Amino acid sequence: MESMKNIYKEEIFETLFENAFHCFVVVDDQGIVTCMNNTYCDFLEVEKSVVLGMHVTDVIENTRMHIVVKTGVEEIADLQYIRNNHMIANRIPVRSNGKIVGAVGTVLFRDTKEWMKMNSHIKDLLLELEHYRNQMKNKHGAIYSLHDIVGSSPELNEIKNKIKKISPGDVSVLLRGESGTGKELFAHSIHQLSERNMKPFVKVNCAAIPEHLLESELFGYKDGAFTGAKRGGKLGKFQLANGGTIFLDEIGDMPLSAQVKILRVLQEGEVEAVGAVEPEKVDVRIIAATNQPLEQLITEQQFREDLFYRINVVQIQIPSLRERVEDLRVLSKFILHKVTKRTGKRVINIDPAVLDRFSEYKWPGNIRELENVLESAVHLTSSETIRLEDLPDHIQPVYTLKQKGTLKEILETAEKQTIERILKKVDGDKQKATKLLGIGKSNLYEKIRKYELQ
Ligand SMILES: Nc1ncnc2c1ncn2[C@@H]1O[C@H](COP(=O)(O)OP(=O)(O)OP(=O)(O)O)[C@@H](O)[C@H]1O
Repeated sequence: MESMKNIYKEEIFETLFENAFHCFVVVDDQGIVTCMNNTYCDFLEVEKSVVLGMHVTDVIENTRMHIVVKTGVEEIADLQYIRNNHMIANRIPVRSNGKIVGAVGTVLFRDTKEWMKMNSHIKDLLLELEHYRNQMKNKHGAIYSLHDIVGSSPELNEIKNKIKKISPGDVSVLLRGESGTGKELFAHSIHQLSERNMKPFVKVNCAAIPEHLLESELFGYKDGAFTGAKRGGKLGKFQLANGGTIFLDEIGDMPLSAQVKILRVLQEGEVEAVGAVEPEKVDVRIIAATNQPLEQLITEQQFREDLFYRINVVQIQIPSLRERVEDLRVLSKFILHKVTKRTGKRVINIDPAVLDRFSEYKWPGNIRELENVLESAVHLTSSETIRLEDLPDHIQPVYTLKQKGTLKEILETAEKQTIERILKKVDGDKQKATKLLGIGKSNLYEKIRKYELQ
């Protein structure tokens, strides 16, 4: 009777499991797949006979089933990125006599086509949201404040304090620093902390506007000012920023002709639109930014000295990323969180070796480069942790000769570290390692023995 009951249970289980619209997977206490229904196999495009017995991490992207059997904590309605789709996953530990014996996972969707439709709907909604966010940004201009500037190095704190002091006044500010150091973020913050924060913040990228359009872009034009001019004329950036702040980014790239006009705005508080009969009053605060050596441009007569003194009332030098290595860790975590939130891919850790490498690297593109490196690593990694091998080639560690010793010793260290890194990259697969290292199998085994690598 007892065995009949069990068969009956099994059949119910089998029928439910195989006929469900949802994806089901069961793992044992080691994270080994013991059951996977056809719906899930079809979705993953895998053969059931192949996946049974494999570790779940080798079968399902971004899975956490193996973690749930360790922690014993169920995870409900977690967003999981699988095969280019955002899926909703539930992971529930299974207990027997108080001991965790495995876990059951479900992934919510009915059929691939239906889910694809829903997924594309979500993507459309996200795009729409992005569009409205951008519209809001254009309306109010400044979206960042000091609060958004991540980092707590003494260098950064000093700048934040300076910004708090100078923001309330109307003084012109010149932000200097390499590309990607966050000058725009600081410009936003100055505006937010000023009394003009309810008025527009208008950004002008002086390097991006062609010289012949710069004047009409900055100061606008009147109706019929030139052939092809828009009927009714057009307001310039200065008029748009009236009462607020204008941020002249890359001011070192501004042509001399436009520099003269800007000087006039600063000296007289008025702008003259192209084709206008008389100038009009504007009240704007100027924040300028550059990564150019303005003093040198002055000696080369590429930048007006009088304009330099006008914009350079308060100067703030933003340090490069390599000058504030202490901020690297917190910045990396912050950026990782931002990227994973946007992409939906679950990557939660950064290997300490990666952070060590980051602190050695020079970061010529500063925080913008750090953002790009982490974004690419998030896409490339197949685990929840970003490891050295997920980094682009140019960031991979290079073995410098900082180390003391004879040439033989230095070469041996480099050889050992390279083999170690490659073995880690291929998860110990010697066949693959020999290919990547360009050496024979017996040579590899000999070196593994020599350096006691396994
Ligand atoms: N301290 C910071 N905390 C968080 N994000 C930052 C920080 N500094 C810079 N960023 C990010 O780095 C990227 C580059 O910043 P930003 O555009 O402000 O640099 P920039 O110095 O103005 O560069 P460029 O001179 O090329 O215009 C942006 O995506 C910005 O959000």
